[in-house]
Amino acid sequence: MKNLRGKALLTDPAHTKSTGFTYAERELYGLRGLLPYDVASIDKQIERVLGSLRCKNSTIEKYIFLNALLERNQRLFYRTMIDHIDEIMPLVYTPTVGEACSEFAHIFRNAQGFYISPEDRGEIATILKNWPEEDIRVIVVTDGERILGLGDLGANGMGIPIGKVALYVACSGIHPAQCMPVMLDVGTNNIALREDPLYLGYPYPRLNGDAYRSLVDEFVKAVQLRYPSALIQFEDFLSPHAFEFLDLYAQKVRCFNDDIQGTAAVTLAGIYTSCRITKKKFTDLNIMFLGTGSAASGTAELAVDAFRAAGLNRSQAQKRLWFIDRKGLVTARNENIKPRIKPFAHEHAACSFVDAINEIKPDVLIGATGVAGTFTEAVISKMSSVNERPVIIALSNPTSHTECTAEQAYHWSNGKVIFASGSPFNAVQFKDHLFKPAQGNNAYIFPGIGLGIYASAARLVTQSMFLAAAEVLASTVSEQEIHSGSVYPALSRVREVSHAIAVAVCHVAIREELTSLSLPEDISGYVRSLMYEPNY
Ligand SMILES: O=C([O-])CC(=O)C(=O)O
Ligand SMILES: [Mg+2]
Repeated sequence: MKNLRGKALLTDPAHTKSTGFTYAERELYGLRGLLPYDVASIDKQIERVLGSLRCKNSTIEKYIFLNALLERNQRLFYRTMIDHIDEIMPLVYTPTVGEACSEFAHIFRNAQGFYISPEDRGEIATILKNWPEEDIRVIVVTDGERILGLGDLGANGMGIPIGKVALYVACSGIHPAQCMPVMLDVGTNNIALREDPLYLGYPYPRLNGDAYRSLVDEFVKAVQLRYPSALIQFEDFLSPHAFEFLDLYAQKVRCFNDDIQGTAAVTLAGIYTSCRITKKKFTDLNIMFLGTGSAASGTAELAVDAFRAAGLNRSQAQKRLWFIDRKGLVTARNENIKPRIKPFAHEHAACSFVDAINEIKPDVLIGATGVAGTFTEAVISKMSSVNERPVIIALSNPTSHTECTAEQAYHWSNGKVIFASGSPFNAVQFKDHLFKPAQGNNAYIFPGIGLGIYASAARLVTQSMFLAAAEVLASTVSEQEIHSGSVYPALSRVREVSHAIAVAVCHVAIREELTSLSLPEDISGYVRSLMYEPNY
């Protein structure tokens, strides 16, 4: 415990137990007199935390309160989050994190995470030495250009890596000291932010072209030097950059893109589970996407792998996937089709979104537009008229940007829809059924991927790991969860899910010869032994 004593121990967030120090510890560490009489168990402290939390009457105040708790007493924060994940996750993460990012410069209290600006060029490896931890295993990095569905939030986007790190710790048990949130602050094109006198970021237009790419490259290389065991998670980059960096680095360094691959795996898992409800064969499905960004094309690409693994050839697989953009169905006749979407632009007459549903009769509709309200009543009614049980996954985040709400989906489909969404929704009563729709969030995937990479020390993160993660996630959904309208397991079981995904990732790492570790025979027990359990 770094020989901490007295006030220094009491105020050290990683080591304090606050009122939880026993009388013997108070004697030993010079804490007598510094604490009130009662020795409180962590459960009693959690009760106090929840009492204070529930008195706050806005979600942003709750976010600020929880963030302050994290800065004050790490173990208490994580124990509270793990034991009350349904209540805490939407406050620490989406949807509240969207609001927290928008307000970041105004609610800022304490610097968390690591900031890199263009003025650090040439010195990134040097300044990384300022980070106080030596054994970093997970880095979540953003440049803030596409924060959730909120667009360019510049350095305010730091809330996202901070939130994702909290999910790593809570959902898969990577130790907080081994995770690092990073903001590559290359400026912002959001003029309102630059003009905000309280804005904290680099207050210039974004770097672009070679100046931008070379800074990202310097960062990736500096990480290899300072933290050779770290996994880099790219998060909330603008879609073309997200794909570019994935193509550039995925075969060279231990990295992945969460918005492309994590979201793809969670969506695919939802599709797998939906087949247990509809009794349709996975290889018979037609899947339609609204939106052509990272989440949609990432999911289509992973679905191609999944179809191929299930026996279709590449061209048959691609023909199962259709895209809609602002102008309607994307067909082979369109001009300026994005390269990633080209394989899914099939021969077909031009038609509107609703007409395309009528003609193609997709079994599954996935929204990843970042635009609220794009799943209209006409869209959902049409999906319901061409399907006994339409599967609709509205990924856009935060809640203010969702394609449709859960309530709309159940009402407009007359209770027929199998629904999931990127943001959490409350249960919906429709006629005599209480539907508990699932949150299709990549929080079910990336923590387990990260834990599996940590456990296996795999050199690279591969697409087969995401395919395996999707299969594992789908396999964990219980019949009871399905009955209540959910295609994902209860969030309260997320640590169990992450553990199972991590074990699967280890097996892929061995199969694909990506690890030089000789993993113990009992991989499951080994992975569990690595999971941080916050307790006193
Ligand atoms: O953060 C989330 O909840 C999902 C995600 O990665 C995004 O929307 O960018
Ligand atoms: Mg994201």
